Amino acid sequence: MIQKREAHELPSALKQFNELKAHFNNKIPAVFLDYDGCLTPIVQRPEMAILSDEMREALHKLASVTKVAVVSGRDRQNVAELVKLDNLYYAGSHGFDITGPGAMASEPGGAKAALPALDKADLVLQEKLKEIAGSLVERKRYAIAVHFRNVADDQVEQVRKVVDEVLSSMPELKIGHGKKIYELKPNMDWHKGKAVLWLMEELGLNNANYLPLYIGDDITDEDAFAALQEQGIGILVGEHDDKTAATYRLESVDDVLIFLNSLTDTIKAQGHG
Ligand SMILES: O=P(O)(O)OC[C@H]1O[C@H](O[C@H]2O[C@H](CO)[C@@H](O)[C@H](O)[C@H]2O)[C@H](O)[C@@H](O)[C@@H]1O
Repeated sequence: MIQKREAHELPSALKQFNELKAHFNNKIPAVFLDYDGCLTPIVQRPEMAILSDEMREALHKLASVTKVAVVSGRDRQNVAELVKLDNLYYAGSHGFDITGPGAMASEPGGAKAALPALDKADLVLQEKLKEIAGSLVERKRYAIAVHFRNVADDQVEQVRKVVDEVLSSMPELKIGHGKKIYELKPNMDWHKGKAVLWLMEELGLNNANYLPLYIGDDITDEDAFAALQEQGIGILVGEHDDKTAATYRLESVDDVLIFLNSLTDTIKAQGHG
């Protein structure tokens, strides 16, 4: 049974770093990270979320000592272009679209069947939402984010109504939630948690040598925290509107940077890398 707690009840992954490290037990942590709100702060528009040079450097160093994957709700190509590192794995569209070093490319959730519905929904949403100031329709290969961060409070309900209308005629799609977005996703039993487990298997990490560690800030990261609760470590960055299945907490993107650098040093000190 998955244990959930309030974010503020979680121990700090920085202050309790020694305790967290004790879970490694000589295993190498394999690191899975969300992008928005974890590697970059949440900003007004998706294209403004630029990775800092310091964070890129930290990811690059970490990926030289262990496996590192970015598991994002963003389009896979978009997030790979933002991170700009070729020694990482990238899972985009909430894990439906995965690539990595050595020409690894896979779409394990079977979302291709939902492409016609996503294409149609994209057109309808663009048309119906163009009158609502501040709304933004972001098409990813296997998801559509409808952003309302910049929509007036009294218009947000109208955005939701349009999303619900579109979904009501498209059983191939379902709704997802995030920070000031509604998402339309393939109506399939696949999510970030399943993508992480798939990557573990595919990369040969499902053994006594590795410990999965997942860091994320959003409600969609809860599937990954839940999937790893028995066998790994989940770290929530900041908080979201719900309880969490993570086991540790980091306050901010700045803390994620400090944590990743400490992790690299720890893995090196373990004699790996
Ligand atoms: O799984 P993630 O990598 O965290 O992606 C989740 C969504 O992130 C982006 O939207 C969020 O960040 C934007 C920039 O900070 C912000 O403006 C927006 O309000 C947030 O919801 C991205 O645009 C979405 O496609 C992702 O699904």
